[in-house]
Amino acid sequence: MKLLVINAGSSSVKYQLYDMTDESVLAKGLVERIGMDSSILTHKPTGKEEVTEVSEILEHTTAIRKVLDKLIDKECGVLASVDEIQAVGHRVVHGGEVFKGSALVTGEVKSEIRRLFDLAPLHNPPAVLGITAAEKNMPGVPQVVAFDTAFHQTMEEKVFLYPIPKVLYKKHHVRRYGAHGTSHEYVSKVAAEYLDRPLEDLKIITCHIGNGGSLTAVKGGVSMDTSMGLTPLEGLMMGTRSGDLDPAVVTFVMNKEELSLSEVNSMLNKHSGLLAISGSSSDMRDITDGMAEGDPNATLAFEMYEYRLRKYIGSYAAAMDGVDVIVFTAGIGENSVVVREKVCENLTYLGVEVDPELNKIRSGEPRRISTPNSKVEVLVIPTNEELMIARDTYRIVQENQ
Ligand SMILES: Nc1ncnc2c1ncn2[C@@H]1O[C@H](COP(=O)(O)OP(=O)(O)O)[C@@H](O)[C@H]1O
Ligand SMILES: CC(=O)OP(=O)(O)O
Ligand SMILES: [Mg+2]
Repeated sequence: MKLLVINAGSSSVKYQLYDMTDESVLAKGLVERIGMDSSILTHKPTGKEEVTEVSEILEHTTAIRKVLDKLIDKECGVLASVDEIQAVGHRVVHGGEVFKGSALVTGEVKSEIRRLFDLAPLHNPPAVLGITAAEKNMPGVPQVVAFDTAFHQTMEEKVFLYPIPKVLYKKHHVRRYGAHGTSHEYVSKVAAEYLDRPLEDLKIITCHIGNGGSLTAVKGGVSMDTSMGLTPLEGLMMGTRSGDLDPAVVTFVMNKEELSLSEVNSMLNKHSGLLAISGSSSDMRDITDGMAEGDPNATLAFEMYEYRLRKYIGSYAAAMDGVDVIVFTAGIGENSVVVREKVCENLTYLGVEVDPELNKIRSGEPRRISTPNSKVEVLVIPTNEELMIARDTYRIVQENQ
């Protein structure tokens, strides 16, 4: 079975086409800057030259149409016809308490995802655009949704409840949900395989640090606690998101600056984090470059980011009464030598010891960066949310045939 995995963002669509007979990737790519003046489509067919095309793509339906055109293109295509695609899998960030696993898309499922828009304002609306666009371009092809929140549905009540009036949970489902679950689940499984130890025996802290970032305490293979909350705003400092702060800051600033709900939401989600402190960029590459050049704002942004991340690692080691493995993954975790170095430098009380030479090695494979003496295994594991979504899609479509 050939299937397409789509991760739709507000201005981007990432895709991977799989052949599930051997889980091979036939092609992958990205459409960026949807709705802006010049959109960029980058298409990478396996074993062929990558192509980049700049054009005006105003919305997601056109973006997906262009992707399908590339997949069947005479030169850079990998399919004879779009009809070869037998299923589509989508990443959806928020599944609330309704979705404890992936699901076949129906009208009811789409309505549920829409009801959750408030809880993931940056993520759920574009996911629905992606689903609708795929339905328009590939009518009749079964579609599956995989939720970032599903893996975290194992959290206990004492972990997921906030200490606020309980009626808010009953009435509005206010609680911790977490995100990036597909990634946390994937890298914790790969970590156990890599170490050749049973997942059930391990206490793992998975650090998914990309533009958005979250940590999970994975105990015995299940999510015990995670740093994102009701929405993907809580927890770590991120590219443009504040992460944890005193909740009173919100009402205080709203009052002093006369901000509306949407203005304060936008401040915390889009104008905070690394971007706010550095005053220049939300991208860790720019921050570490700035720090190397002696820019004090970039240095402060980096130090805050690293400090907050390290505090979370400490708190999850406490939550699990120990830690066997720390995993770094996603854009920053997989690529930033200096973030890993600085975080681990200050975890000596846990017995963490990283080998600076191993830490510098660049590779797309799972790897160990800790020394043989380290009491905690420190691993870098490239995440693969798309493969997890492809596997769920394949399984669910087969079950429903
Ligand atoms: N070589 C690198 N060094 C440091 N950071 C990097 C590097 N490559 C990518 N990143 C960081 O990864 C982040 C994007 O991560 P990614 O997981 O792709 O994010 P998302 O899926 O949330 O958009 C960027 O903010 C960038 O700072
Ligand atoms: C939930 C979330 O933060 O996702 P992303 O990292 O893709 O922004
Ligand atoms: Mg991501």
